[in-house]
Amino acid sequence: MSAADRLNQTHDILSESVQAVENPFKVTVIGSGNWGTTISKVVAENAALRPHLFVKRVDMWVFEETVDGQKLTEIINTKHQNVKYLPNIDLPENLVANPDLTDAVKDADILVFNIPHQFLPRIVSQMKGHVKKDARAISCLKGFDVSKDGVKLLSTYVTEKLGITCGALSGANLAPEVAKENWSETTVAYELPEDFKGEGKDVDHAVLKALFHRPYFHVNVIDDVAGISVAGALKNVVALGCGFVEGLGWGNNASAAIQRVGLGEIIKFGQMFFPHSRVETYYQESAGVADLITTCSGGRNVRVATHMAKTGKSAEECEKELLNGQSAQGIHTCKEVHEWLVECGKTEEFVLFEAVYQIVYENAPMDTLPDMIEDLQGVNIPKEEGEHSE
Ligand SMILES: NC(=O)c1ccc[n+]([C@@H]2O[C@H](COP(=O)([O-])OP(=O)(O)OC[C@H]3O[C@@H](n4cnc5c(N)ncnc54)[C@H](O)[C@@H]3O)[C@@H](O)[C@H]2O)c1
Ligand SMILES: O=P(O)(O)OC[C@H](O)CO
Repeated sequence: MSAADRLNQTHDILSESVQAVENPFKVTVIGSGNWGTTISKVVAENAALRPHLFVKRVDMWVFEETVDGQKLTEIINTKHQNVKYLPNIDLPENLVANPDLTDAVKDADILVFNIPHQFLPRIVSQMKGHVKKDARAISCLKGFDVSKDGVKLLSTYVTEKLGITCGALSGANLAPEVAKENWSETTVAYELPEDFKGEGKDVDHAVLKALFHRPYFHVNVIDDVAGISVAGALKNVVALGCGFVEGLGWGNNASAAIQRVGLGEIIKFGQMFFPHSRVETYYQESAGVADLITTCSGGRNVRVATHMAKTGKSAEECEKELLNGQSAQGIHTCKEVHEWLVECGKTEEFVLFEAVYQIVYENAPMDTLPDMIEDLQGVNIPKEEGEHSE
């Protein structure tokens, strides 16, 4: 049996094994960027394949803009390609681009969040009062909500603002590869809510697997929402560090060193601030170390940071020059993490996160990164008067 046949067989078994639900779920994806469009393609393919579980039409809310004189939603709905954020990838015809946020979400049973996370507060406030009370959500966003109340997962933010249960999806998933249907894995995390209506009536792990699993996109469903969210947010900060050393031309050893320190800090951050997250998630799940590796090899954050090192330009300038409207989320996340660590007096325990923040926001020289990590760790070789760090 060929590899393709084996993949299709797995797919068919999954299709048959999830029993029909009383009322098929209507799905809406909120966001249409590089990943938003990719995951919309995945979801719409499954909605078309599984009418016993999902309404065929999937709405994708699009932050409307004009591309070459035409509305992006019109282009998507006629050409069935998102020419700006995911060019040259055909999208299923049952995926409908919708510029009206309240219209897109009002009938949805499952909301999949996919916007750059800096826009979440505004989008959620626009959605308030327009979503079904028993809707369920999955957040693909990477980042945190930091306020004087503490550091929060974005799924928690959605739950608190909209009153709906929210899980997360995160994994080693560079959008262009998934969109081309190159095989990858992901992790979905979801905890059944207290008002769970029962199998066949509500969203559960089997339904979520049926929604996201494709022959080219293998899904493991767990319940550690905090673990996958912490790993997904923080690997973008580590990727900035990798980009700096790559841009300086220091090679693979330096990148591996950054990833080693980064993985340790990701796990420590999770254990310290989200103690219910599980350590195994960070190294066993796609959302953990695998996402760290792929993001640090070829993600947008590493590319932006490499460009910063090569040109001396700011993070914002590099993001604008390289990404054509897409977002490198690590730029926002390293600030959120810094603000939180200052608030709780823990900056010295997260030397890499702090060094990345200082390079991005305080013009700390990148080539002092090894010293910053060493110095912030606080274990230094005693120096003679006038001697500098090596
Ligand atoms: N791209 C990936 O490989 C990938 C993979 C997994 C998860 N994610 C995460 O998914 C989230 C969304 O990423 P993405 O790649 O879909 O987006 P993106 O980085 O491609 O950003 C572009 C999107 O932002 C929208 N936008 C621009 N200005 C806006 C505004 N003022 N209000 C609302 N929307 C606005 C644009 O319309 C477009 O849809 C991020 O948190 C990201 O980390 C990305
Ligand atoms: O391209 P990045 O750096 O935003 O990373 C994308 C995804 O999060 C990788 O899984």
